[in-house]
Amino acid sequence: MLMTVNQATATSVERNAVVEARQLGLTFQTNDGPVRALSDVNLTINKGEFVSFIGPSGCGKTTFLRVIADLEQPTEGTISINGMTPEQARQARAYGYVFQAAALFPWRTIENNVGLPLEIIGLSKAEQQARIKRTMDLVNLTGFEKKYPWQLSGGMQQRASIARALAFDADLLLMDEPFGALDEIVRDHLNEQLLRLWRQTNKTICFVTHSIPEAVYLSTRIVVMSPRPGRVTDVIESTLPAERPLDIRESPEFLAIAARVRDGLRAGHSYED
Ligand SMILES: Nc1ncnc2c1ncn2[C@@H]1O[C@H](COP(=O)(O)OP(=O)(O)OP(=O)(O)O)[C@@H](O)[C@H]1O
Repeated sequence: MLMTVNQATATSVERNAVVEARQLGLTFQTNDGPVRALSDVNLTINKGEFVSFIGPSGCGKTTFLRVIADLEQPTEGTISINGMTPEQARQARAYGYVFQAAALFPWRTIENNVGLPLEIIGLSKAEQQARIKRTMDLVNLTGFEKKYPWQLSGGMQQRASIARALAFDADLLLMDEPFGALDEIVRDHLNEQLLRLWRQTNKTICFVTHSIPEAVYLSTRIVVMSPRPGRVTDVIESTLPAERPLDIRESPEFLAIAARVRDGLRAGHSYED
Protein backbone atom coordinates (compact mmCIF):
# COMPACT_ATOMS: atom_id res chain seq x y z
CA MET A 1 0.00 0.00 0.00
CA LEU A 2 2.79 2.40 0.92
CA MET A 3 4.33 1.67 -2.50
CA THR A 4 1.46 3.42 -4.25
CA VAL A 5 1.95 6.61 -2.23
CA ASN A 6 5.69 6.60 -2.88
CA GLN A 7 5.28 5.97 -6.58
CA ALA A 8 2.87 8.90 -6.84
CA THR A 9 5.41 11.09 -5.02
CA ALA A 10 8.31 10.08 -7.24
CA THR A 11 6.58 11.01 -10.49
CA SER A 12 5.39 14.37 -9.16
CA VAL A 13 8.79 15.96 -9.79
CA GLU A 14 8.26 15.89 -13.56
CA ARG A 15 4.62 16.87 -13.27
CA ASN A 16 3.04 20.06 -12.08
CA ALA A 17 2.43 19.79 -8.35
CA VAL A 18 -0.44 21.88 -6.97
CA VAL A 19 -0.53 20.40 -3.46
CA GLU A 20 2.50 18.75 -1.85
CA ALA A 21 2.21 17.35 1.67
CA ARG A 22 5.24 15.83 3.36
CA GLN A 23 5.02 14.00 6.69
CA LEU A 24 2.08 16.23 7.41
CA GLY A 25 0.50 15.89 10.84
CA LEU A 26 -2.02 17.80 12.88
CA THR A 27 -2.83 17.14 16.52
CA PHE A 28 -5.69 19.04 18.15
CA GLN A 29 -5.40 19.71 21.88
CA THR A 30 -8.80 19.06 23.39
CA ASN A 31 -10.17 18.84 26.93
CA ASP A 32 -10.14 15.06 26.52
CA GLY A 33 -6.48 15.08 25.51
CA PRO A 34 -4.71 15.26 22.14
CA VAL A 35 -6.57 14.16 18.96
CA ARG A 36 -4.33 13.20 16.04
CA ALA A 37 -6.52 14.33 13.14
CA LEU A 38 -3.73 13.78 10.60
CA SER A 39 -0.57 11.73 10.82
CA ASP A 40 2.31 11.29 8.37
CA VAL A 41 0.41 12.31 5.23
CA ASN A 42 2.59 12.22 2.12
CA LEU A 43 0.66 13.23 -0.95
CA THR A 44 1.25 15.12 -4.17
CA ILE A 45 -1.70 16.39 -6.19
CA ASN A 46 -0.87 17.45 -9.72
CA LYS A 47 -2.43 20.06 -11.94
CA GLY A 48 -5.66 18.92 -13.57
CA GLU A 49 -6.20 15.93 -11.26
CA PHE A 50 -9.54 15.11 -9.67
CA VAL A 51 -8.66 13.62 -6.30
CA SER A 52 -11.29 12.24 -3.93
CA PHE A 53 -10.75 11.66 -0.22
CA ILE A 54 -12.79 8.86 1.27
CA GLY A 55 -12.84 7.32 4.73
CA PRO A 56 -14.97 6.94 7.85
CA SER A 57 -15.99 9.84 10.03
CA GLY A 58 -13.08 11.42 11.86
CA CYS A 59 -10.29 10.24 9.54
CA GLY A 60 -9.21 13.81 8.83
CA LYS A 61 -10.67 14.48 5.36
CA THR A 62 -12.08 17.88 6.26
CA THR A 63 -9.01 18.72 8.30
CA PHE A 64 -6.78 18.05 5.28
CA LEU A 65 -8.85 20.40 3.10
CA ARG A 66 -8.83 23.01 5.87
CA VAL A 67 -5.03 22.78 6.10
CA ILE A 68 -4.77 23.44 2.34
CA ALA A 69 -7.11 26.41 2.79
CA ASP A 70 -5.05 27.78 5.72
CA LEU A 71 -8.01 27.33 8.08
CA GLU A 72 -5.95 24.96 10.28
CA GLN A 73 -2.20 24.91 10.90
CA PRO A 74 -0.29 21.62 10.78
CA THR A 75 1.68 20.64 13.86
CA GLU A 76 4.13 18.42 11.92
CA GLY A 77 5.63 18.27 8.45
CA THR A 78 5.08 20.63 5.54
CA ILE A 79 2.50 21.47 2.91
CA SER A 80 2.77 23.71 -0.13
CA ILE A 81 0.14 24.96 -2.57
CA ASN A 82 1.48 25.97 -5.98
CA GLY A 83 4.88 26.14 -4.29
CA MET A 84 3.55 28.61 -1.67
CA THR A 85 2.66 28.29 2.00
CA PRO A 86 -1.10 27.92 2.67
CA GLU A 87 -1.13 31.51 3.95
CA GLN A 88 0.47 32.84 0.76
CA ALA A 89 -1.87 30.70 -1.34
CA ARG A 90 -4.88 32.08 0.52
CA GLN A 91 -3.67 35.62 -0.04
CA ALA A 92 -3.09 34.81 -3.72
CA ARG A 93 -6.65 33.38 -3.85
CA ALA A 94 -5.31 30.10 -5.16
CA TYR A 95 -8.51 28.12 -4.49
CA GLY A 96 -12.28 28.15 -4.26
CA TYR A 97 -13.99 26.29 -1.39
CA VAL A 98 -17.37 24.54 -1.58
CA PHE A 99 -18.83 23.51 1.78
CA GLN A 100 -21.16 20.66 2.76
CA ALA A 101 -24.16 22.99 2.92
CA ALA A 102 -24.62 25.61 0.22
CA ALA A 103 -24.28 28.41 2.82
CA LEU A 104 -25.94 31.07 0.70
CA PHE A 105 -27.18 34.31 2.26
CA PRO A 106 -31.00 34.15 2.17
CA TRP A 107 -31.41 37.93 1.77
CA ARG A 108 -29.22 38.08 -1.34
CA THR A 109 -30.25 37.03 -4.83
CA ILE A 110 -28.32 34.17 -6.43
CA GLU A 111 -26.24 36.55 -8.54
CA ASN A 112 -25.43 38.63 -5.47
CA ASN A 113 -24.43 35.51 -3.56
CA VAL A 114 -22.17 34.35 -6.40
CA GLY A 115 -20.74 37.86 -6.70
CA LEU A 116 -20.16 38.45 -2.98
CA PRO A 117 -16.51 37.29 -2.87
CA LEU A 118 -15.84 39.35 -6.01
CA GLU A 119 -17.32 42.41 -4.31
CA ILE A 120 -15.12 41.76 -1.27
CA ILE A 121 -11.93 41.55 -3.32
CA GLY A 122 -12.93 44.79 -5.03
CA LEU A 123 -13.40 43.80 -8.66
CA SER A 124 -15.07 46.36 -10.93
CA LYS A 125 -18.83 46.01 -11.45
CA ALA A 126 -18.26 45.04 -15.08
CA GLU A 127 -15.76 42.31 -14.17
CA GLN A 128 -18.11 41.04 -11.44
CA GLN A 129 -20.97 40.82 -13.93
CA ALA A 130 -18.83 39.04 -16.51
CA ARG A 131 -17.66 36.43 -14.00
CA ILE A 132 -21.14 35.91 -12.56
CA LYS A 133 -22.54 35.37 -16.05
CA ARG A 134 -19.77 32.91 -16.98
CA THR A 135 -19.98 30.79 -13.84
CA MET A 136 -23.80 30.77 -13.71
CA ASP A 137 -23.68 29.46 -17.24
CA LEU A 138 -21.09 26.80 -16.34
CA VAL A 139 -23.33 25.38 -13.60
CA ASN A 140 -26.50 25.67 -15.73
CA LEU A 141 -28.18 28.36 -13.65
CA THR A 142 -28.62 31.01 -16.33
CA GLY A 143 -32.05 32.57 -15.87
CA PHE A 144 -32.04 32.20 -12.07
CA GLU A 145 -29.84 35.23 -11.33
CA LYS A 146 -32.61 37.28 -9.68
CA LYS A 147 -34.04 34.44 -7.59
CA TYR A 148 -33.46 34.07 -3.86
CA PRO A 149 -31.92 30.85 -2.45
CA TRP A 150 -35.24 29.67 -0.98
CA GLN A 151 -36.77 29.76 -4.48
CA LEU A 152 -34.26 27.13 -5.66
CA SER A 153 -34.09 23.38 -5.03
CA GLY A 154 -31.30 21.96 -2.86
CA GLY A 155 -29.37 20.82 -5.94
CA MET A 156 -29.63 24.25 -7.54
CA GLN A 157 -28.48 25.92 -4.32
CA GLN A 158 -25.45 23.67 -4.24
CA ARG A 159 -24.74 24.56 -7.89
CA ALA A 160 -24.94 28.23 -6.94
CA SER A 161 -22.36 27.64 -4.21
CA ILE A 162 -20.13 25.91 -6.79
CA ALA A 163 -20.57 28.95 -9.06
CA ARG A 164 -19.52 31.18 -6.16
CA ALA A 165 -16.35 29.12 -5.65
CA LEU A 166 -15.65 29.10 -9.42
CA ALA A 167 -16.12 32.86 -9.71
CA PHE A 168 -12.72 33.36 -8.07
CA ASP A 169 -11.34 31.66 -11.16
CA ALA A 170 -8.74 29.80 -9.11
CA ASP A 171 -7.13 26.68 -10.57
CA LEU A 172 -7.80 24.68 -7.40
CA LEU A 173 -11.26 23.77 -6.16
CA LEU A 174 -11.72 22.32 -2.65
CA MET A 175 -15.05 20.55 -2.24
CA ASP A 176 -16.11 19.13 1.13
CA GLU A 177 -18.96 16.64 0.61
CA PRO A 178 -20.87 19.11 -1.54
CA PHE A 179 -23.59 16.65 -2.55
CA GLY A 180 -23.88 14.65 0.68
CA ALA A 181 -27.30 16.01 1.65
CA LEU A 182 -28.93 15.53 -1.77
CA ASP A 183 -31.04 12.64 -3.01
CA GLU A 184 -29.47 10.11 -5.32
CA ILE A 185 -31.00 11.26 -8.63
CA VAL A 186 -29.98 14.88 -8.06
CA ARG A 187 -26.57 13.72 -6.93
CA ASP A 188 -26.07 11.64 -10.10
CA HIS A 189 -26.96 14.65 -12.19
CA LEU A 190 -24.59 16.95 -10.31
CA ASN A 191 -21.81 14.35 -10.53
CA GLU A 192 -22.19 14.33 -14.32
CA GLN A 193 -22.21 18.12 -14.45
CA LEU A 194 -19.20 18.43 -12.18
CA LEU A 195 -17.23 16.02 -14.33
CA ARG A 196 -18.11 17.99 -17.46
CA LEU A 197 -17.17 21.23 -15.75
CA TRP A 198 -13.84 19.77 -14.62
CA ARG A 199 -13.05 18.66 -18.19
CA GLN A 200 -14.02 22.07 -19.59
CA THR A 201 -12.02 24.11 -17.10
CA ASN A 202 -9.05 21.80 -16.46
CA LYS A 203 -9.11 22.68 -12.76
CA THR A 204 -7.53 20.64 -10.00
CA ILE A 205 -10.22 19.33 -7.68
CA CYS A 206 -9.93 17.93 -4.14
CA PHE A 207 -13.25 16.31 -3.27
CA VAL A 208 -14.34 14.81 0.05
CA THR A 209 -17.01 12.12 -0.01
CA HIS A 210 -18.38 9.17 1.95
CA SER A 211 -19.69 7.50 -1.19
CA ILE A 212 -17.61 4.83 -2.96
CA PRO A 213 -19.51 5.12 -6.32
CA GLU A 214 -19.19 8.90 -6.24
CA ALA A 215 -15.44 8.73 -5.58
CA VAL A 216 -14.87 6.15 -8.33
CA TYR A 217 -17.09 7.92 -10.86
CA LEU A 218 -15.47 11.33 -10.42
CA SER A 219 -11.82 10.78 -9.67
CA THR A 220 -8.55 10.35 -11.44
CA ARG A 221 -7.19 9.28 -8.03
CA ILE A 222 -8.83 8.12 -4.83
CA VAL A 223 -7.18 8.66 -1.47
CA VAL A 224 -8.42 6.19 1.14
CA MET A 225 -8.04 7.34 4.74
CA SER A 226 -8.55 5.79 8.16
CA PRO A 227 -9.01 7.31 11.63
CA ARG A 228 -7.18 7.36 14.99
CA PRO A 229 -4.81 8.67 13.88
CA GLY A 230 -6.15 10.13 10.60
CA ARG A 231 -3.88 8.81 7.86
CA VAL A 232 -3.70 7.80 4.21
CA THR A 233 -3.92 4.04 3.83
CA ASP A 234 -4.18 3.69 0.04
CA VAL A 235 -3.98 5.82 -3.10
CA ILE A 236 -5.77 4.34 -6.09
CA GLU A 237 -5.18 5.53 -9.66
CA SER A 238 -8.31 5.31 -11.77
CA THR A 239 -8.09 3.42 -15.05
CA LEU A 240 -11.43 4.80 -16.28
CA PRO A 241 -11.46 7.05 -19.37
CA ALA A 242 -12.01 10.81 -18.96
CA GLU A 243 -15.34 10.54 -20.76
CA ARG A 244 -17.68 8.81 -18.28
CA PRO A 245 -21.36 8.23 -18.96
CA LEU A 246 -23.29 7.33 -15.80
CA ASP A 247 -23.69 3.70 -16.90
CA ILE A 248 -19.92 3.27 -16.68
CA ARG A 249 -20.75 2.46 -13.05
CA GLU A 250 -21.92 -0.97 -14.16
CA SER A 251 -18.72 -1.78 -16.04
CA PRO A 252 -16.33 -4.45 -14.68
CA GLU A 253 -13.52 -1.88 -14.58
CA PHE A 254 -15.58 0.46 -12.40
CA LEU A 255 -16.62 -2.35 -10.08
CA ALA A 256 -13.02 -3.50 -9.73
CA ILE A 257 -11.89 -0.04 -8.60
CA ALA A 258 -14.88 0.20 -6.22
CA ALA A 259 -13.93 -3.18 -4.74
CA ARG A 260 -10.39 -1.99 -4.11
CA VAL A 261 -11.66 1.17 -2.38
CA ARG A 262 -13.98 -0.98 -0.26
CA ASP A 263 -11.10 -3.29 0.69
CA GLY A 264 -9.00 -0.27 1.63
CA LEU A 265 -11.78 1.10 3.82
CA ARG A 266 -12.29 -2.26 5.47
CA ALA A 267 -8.58 -2.71 6.17
CA GLY A 268 -8.40 0.68 7.88
CA HIS A 269 -11.51 0.11 9.96
CA SER A 270 -11.02 -0.77 13.59
CA TYR A 271 -13.95 -2.69 15.04
CA GLU A 272 -12.76 -1.89 18.55
CA ASP A 273 -13.92 1.73 18.23
N1 LIG B 1 -11.25 22.13 15.85
C1 LIG B 1 -11.11 20.90 16.33
N2 LIG B 1 -10.80 20.71 17.63
C2 LIG B 1 -10.64 19.46 18.12
N3 LIG B 1 -10.76 18.33 17.40
C3 LIG B 1 -11.08 18.46 16.09
C4 LIG B 1 -11.29 19.75 15.51
N4 LIG B 1 -11.59 19.57 14.19
C5 LIG B 1 -11.58 18.24 13.99
N5 LIG B 1 -11.29 17.57 15.13
C6 LIG B 1 -11.15 16.11 15.28
O1 LIG B 1 -10.21 15.68 14.32
C7 LIG B 1 -10.59 14.42 13.77
C8 LIG B 1 -10.71 14.56 12.26
O2 LIG B 1 -11.85 15.37 11.96
P1 LIG B 1 -12.33 15.69 10.47
O3 LIG B 1 -13.53 16.57 10.58
O4 LIG B 1 -11.20 16.17 9.67
O5 LIG B 1 -12.77 14.26 9.96
P2 LIG B 1 -13.58 13.86 8.67
O6 LIG B 1 -12.89 12.68 8.08
O7 LIG B 1 -13.77 15.03 7.78
O8 LIG B 1 -14.98 13.43 9.29
P3 LIG B 1 -16.46 13.52 8.68
O9 LIG B 1 -16.54 12.49 7.61
O10 LIG B 1 -17.33 13.17 9.86
O11 LIG B 1 -16.69 14.93 8.21
C9 LIG B 1 -11.88 14.04 14.47
O12 LIG B 1 -11.57 13.17 15.53
C10 LIG B 1 -12.42 15.35 14.98
O13 LIG B 1 -13.21 15.17 16.12
